[in-house]
Amino acid sequence: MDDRVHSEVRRTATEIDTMEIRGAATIADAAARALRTQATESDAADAEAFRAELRATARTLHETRPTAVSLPNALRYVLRDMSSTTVEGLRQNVVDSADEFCARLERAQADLGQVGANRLRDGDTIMTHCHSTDALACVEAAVEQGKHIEAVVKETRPRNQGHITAKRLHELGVPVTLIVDSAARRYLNDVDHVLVGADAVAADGSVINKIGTSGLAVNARERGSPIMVAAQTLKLHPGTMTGHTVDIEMRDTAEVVDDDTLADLGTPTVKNPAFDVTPPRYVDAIVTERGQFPPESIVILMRELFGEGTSEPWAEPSPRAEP
Ligand SMILES: O=P(O)(O)OC[C@H]1O[C@H](OP(=O)(O)O)[C@H](O)[C@@H]1O
Repeated sequence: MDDRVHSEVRRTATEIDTMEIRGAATIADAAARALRTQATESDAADAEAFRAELRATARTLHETRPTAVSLPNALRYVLRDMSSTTVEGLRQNVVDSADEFCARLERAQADLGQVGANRLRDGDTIMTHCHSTDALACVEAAVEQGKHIEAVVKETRPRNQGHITAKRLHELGVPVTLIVDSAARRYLNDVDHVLVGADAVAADGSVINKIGTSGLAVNARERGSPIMVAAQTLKLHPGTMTGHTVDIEMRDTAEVVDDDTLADLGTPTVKNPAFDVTPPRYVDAIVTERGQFPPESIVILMRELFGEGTSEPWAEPSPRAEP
C-alpha cells in the first residue's frame, strides 16, 4: 500500500478486502469515512500534494474489491470537488462531501425502503438471498406499516451471509425459515416475492448480485414468483453505459473447502466466484430511492444521474494544455 495512506484507512481497506466490512452500501459508507479521515489527518505541504495523496487513498480503497460499484461511486462523490488552491480549502471540501455522502446514503436507503414496502402486502412471504441492507430496509418499512411478513432465508454458501439476514429479520419480528441454497426451488411455491439486493446494476438492467441470484431468479420466474431487486442509485454502474462490463470477483477457494479436505478429494480445481449476472428478463422491478423501475428502463435514470460517463477519482488529471 502507498506510504501516504493513513494507517486507519489501511485498516479499512484490509477489512473491506477480508469482508469484515461487507455489503455494497456498507462498503461505500466505510470508504467515504476513510477518505474523510485521510483528509483530516493529512499533513500535505501544498494543494497538489494533498490532491495526489487523496487520489492514492482512493486507489488503495478501490483495489480492495472489484464488483460493488458503490465503492467507486462513493470515492467519486467525495472527491468530486478538488478545485480549491489551498490545503485547508481542499480538506474542508472532502470533509463536507463525505458527511453529505453518508447522510444521503442513509436517507436513500430509508426512501427506498418505503418504495419496496409498498410492493409487499400484509401476510406476504419473501425469499431472500445473501444479506442486503437495501432489501432489509423494504421489510423494515413494511413491518412499520403494520404488515405481517414472513421470510424464507437461503443460507448463501460459502460465507453464509443468510445467517445475518435471519438474525436481522428475527430482530424485526419477522418469522424466519432458514434453508440450504439447494432447497430454494422447493420453497418457491410458498413465497410471494423473491427479494434481493445488488452490488451493481448495468445499463441494460442486468443485476450483478451474490452468486446464486441468477439461478434463483430463473427458478422464481418458472414458478411465477416476482423478483424484486432493492438497489439504491449508488449501485448503478455508469461505466456500463459506455460498453464496460462489470468485473466479477473471484475469491479465495479456502472459503469453499479447507486444505485437508481438498487434498483428500485429490486436489480438484475449485472456483469461487462471488457474484453472478441476472439478465433483465428475470427481474420484475428494481426498487430505488427514486421509485421503482422495470429493469429495461433503468438506463434513463442512469443518464439523468451520470450524464454520459464519469472519470475515475484516482486517475491522474490530464495535463493542461499550455496557452
Ligand atoms: O448494499 P447492500 O444492500 O447492503 O448489499 C448489497 C449486496 O452486497 C453483498 O455482497 P457482499 O456480501 O459484500 O459480497 C450482497 O451481494 C448484497 O446483495
